[in-house]
Amino acid sequence: MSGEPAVVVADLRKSYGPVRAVRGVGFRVARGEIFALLGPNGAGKSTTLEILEGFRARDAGRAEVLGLDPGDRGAARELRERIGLVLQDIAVEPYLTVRETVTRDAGYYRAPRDVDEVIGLVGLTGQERRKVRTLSGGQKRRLDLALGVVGDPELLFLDEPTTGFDPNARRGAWRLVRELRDTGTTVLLTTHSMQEAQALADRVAVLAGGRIVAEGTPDDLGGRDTAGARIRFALPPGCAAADLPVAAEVRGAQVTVRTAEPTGTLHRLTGWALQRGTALVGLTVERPTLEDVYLDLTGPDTAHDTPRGTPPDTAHETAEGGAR
Ligand SMILES: Nc1ncnc2c1ncn2[C@@H]1O[C@H](COP(=O)(O)OP(=O)(O)OP(=O)(O)O)[C@@H](O)[C@H]1O
Repeated sequence: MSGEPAVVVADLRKSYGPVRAVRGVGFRVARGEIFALLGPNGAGKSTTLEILEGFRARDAGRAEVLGLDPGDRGAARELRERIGLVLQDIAVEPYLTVRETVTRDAGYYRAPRDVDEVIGLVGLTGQERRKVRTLSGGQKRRLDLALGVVGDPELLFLDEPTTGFDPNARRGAWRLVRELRDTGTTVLLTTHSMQEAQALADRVAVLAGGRIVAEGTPDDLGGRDTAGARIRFALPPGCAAADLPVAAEVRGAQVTVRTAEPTGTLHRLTGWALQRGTALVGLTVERPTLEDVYLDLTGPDTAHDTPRGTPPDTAHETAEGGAR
């Protein structure tokens, strides 16, 4: 059982009338893995998640969750029992207290976690008697997280789980998600926070325009691990761009040098500066961040017609398009 992926998606397609929201998406999530779906607004993340959660019918393609087809009504009950959900909009009863809300949801499961333990896990200890309507946005989101984990799920879907969290609460939520992963829970999440993806995800896939445009670990996505470095410093006083010993982009007094060989390039730059008796003020050397790679993959100038780093069987689109 442990060798089976928790989620299998292949050539998944879904249109809303003329809007082709998901256009042949494919990925696998291994058991015990944290997998993040990234992508701009309208990329198709929620649609994909909703299909996997059994809330939305697909037009075509394969979807398997814990070995079950989420589109099969007969599987719905078993799936409900085995998955946890933290959606973007969860309807909770405003006049119930925190404890009443968690207790009520615990009652939906055969083997729920201990209610107080769950309240503690999400950092709501001390708030048990407060009515839901009096919670702040971030506290309410923590309650959502509590409801997602109270059933002790094998697989947890988190749709932008930490939106509205303050930095401490966000770290706390990340710790909780990691702990869940370490005890065997599989997590499939969407996020707009590259920091969150970097901190949490074992693997990420980037969706844009209904297709996967890249997949990898946060460290190697889009060739990030082998990508060139960016060297930055302030143009020394009295120097012009043409005086620099390497090709550079100069904006105002800020110099940016992109290089595949940072060691040699730095040597030339620092040698040049020392020879002139000047300093490279504010010198930094950076590899592209996950956000840089993400923006490059999904930015306004990027055409999404040629998926990158995606296996051909998951990237291609047939002539007849997404809708059946
Ligand atoms: N119920 C719906 N009816 C019609 N169009 C929809 C519906 N839900 C989503 N769409 C459209 O499908 C596309 C994909 O939307 P989806 O919500 O899956 O994207 P997303 O990646 O989750 O975006 P966000 O980051 O904003 O949550 C968008 O163009 C959206 O407008």
